[in-house]
Amino acid sequence: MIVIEGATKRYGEATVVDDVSMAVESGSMTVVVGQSGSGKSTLLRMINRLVEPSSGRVTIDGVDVSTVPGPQLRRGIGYVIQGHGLFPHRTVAQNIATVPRLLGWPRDKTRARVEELLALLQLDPKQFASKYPHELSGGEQQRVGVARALAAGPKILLMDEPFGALDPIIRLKAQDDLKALQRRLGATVLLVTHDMDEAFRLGDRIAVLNEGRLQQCGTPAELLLRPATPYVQQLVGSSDRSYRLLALTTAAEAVEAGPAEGLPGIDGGATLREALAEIVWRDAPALAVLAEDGKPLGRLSLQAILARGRPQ
Ligand SMILES: Nc1ncnc2c1ncn2[C@@H]1O[C@H](COP(=O)(O)OP(=O)(O)OP(=O)(O)O)[C@@H](O)[C@H]1O
Repeated sequence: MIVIEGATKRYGEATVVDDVSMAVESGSMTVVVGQSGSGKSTLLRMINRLVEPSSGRVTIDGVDVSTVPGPQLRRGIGYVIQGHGLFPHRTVAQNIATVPRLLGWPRDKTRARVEELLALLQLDPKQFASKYPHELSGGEQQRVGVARALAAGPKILLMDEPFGALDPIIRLKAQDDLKALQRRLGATVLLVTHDMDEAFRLGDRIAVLNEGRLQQCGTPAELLLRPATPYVQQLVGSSDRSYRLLALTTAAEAVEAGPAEGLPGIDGGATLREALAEIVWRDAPALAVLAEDGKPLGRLSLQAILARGRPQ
C-alpha cells in the first residue's frame, strides 16, 4: 500500500502540492485528476523520488521512500510518461530490457522476459523486437513504454498521462487493455490524467486535485453521489452524472428474474449505460441478459436501468 501523508511541495513562494494525504490500496488503480498545473505530476513524482517533498512523507508498505536511494527505488517502480520517453536509438527489445540490464539479469532471462511482455501487450516479438521507436505508431510506442515499465516485474506502476498522445479510438482500447493487464498482474497503479472520462473508466478510486489541494479521494460512485466540494461537483458534471453512474454497473449485476424470451440480448458484462442505449435503439421494453456461454441470466427492464441512474 502507498500512503501519502501531508505531502507538500513548494517552489519559492508557490505551493504546488499542498498538504495532500491519501492512500492507494495494493492491487488497485487510483486515478489522479485535475486541471493543468494542479500538481498531479509533482504528486506522482514524489512517490518515486523524482521530486522530494518540502514536507510530509510517502511510505510504500510501511517503508519511508526517503530512506531508499532514488535509483534503487525507481528500479522497483514502473514509470510511464506521455510521449513514452523511449530511447530513440535503441530497438524495442533494448528499450524494454533497460531495467533488467541495470539489474544485471542474465541475457537469456532478459530475452525471455522481453518476448513475454511483447506478447502480453499484443506486439508480435518477431515483427517488433528489432524495430526502432520511430518505426512504430503512437499506440505501439505507448505499449512498448508500458512493457518497459513492467520489465522487472514491479508491483507499482506510475503513469503520467500515458494515453495523452493517442487518438480517441486507440485510447479507449489502450484503457481497456491497461485495466485488464492491471487485474491480471495485480499491480498497484497510480495514473494521472486531466480527462474525467478516463478517470471514470479506469479508477477504482479517483483523487481530485485543484491548485495543489486534494478535494476528494473516493470511488467513482462516491464522487458522483457525494461530491465533497463544489469543485468536485462541477468536475463530475450534472449533465451526464446519470450516465456516469449507469456506466459503473454491469447488466449482470442488475439482472432481474422473469421471462426473457423474444427480447434483444445483451452481454452480462455490458454496462447499464450500454444497455440503455440498446433499449433506446431497439425500441424494446427490456433486454435478455446473457452469460458468457450465451445462456440467458434473466431480464433487464428500462425501469430497472433508470432506477440505477439516480441516487438510491
Ligand atoms: N521544477 C519546478 N520548478 C518550479 N515550478 C514547478 C516545477 N515543477 C512544476 N512546477 C509548477 O508546479 C505546478 C504544478 O505542476 P505539475 O506538473 O505537477 O502540474 P500538472 O497538474 O501535472 O499539470 P499538467 O496537467 O499540465 O501536466 C505548475 O504550476 C508548475 O509550473
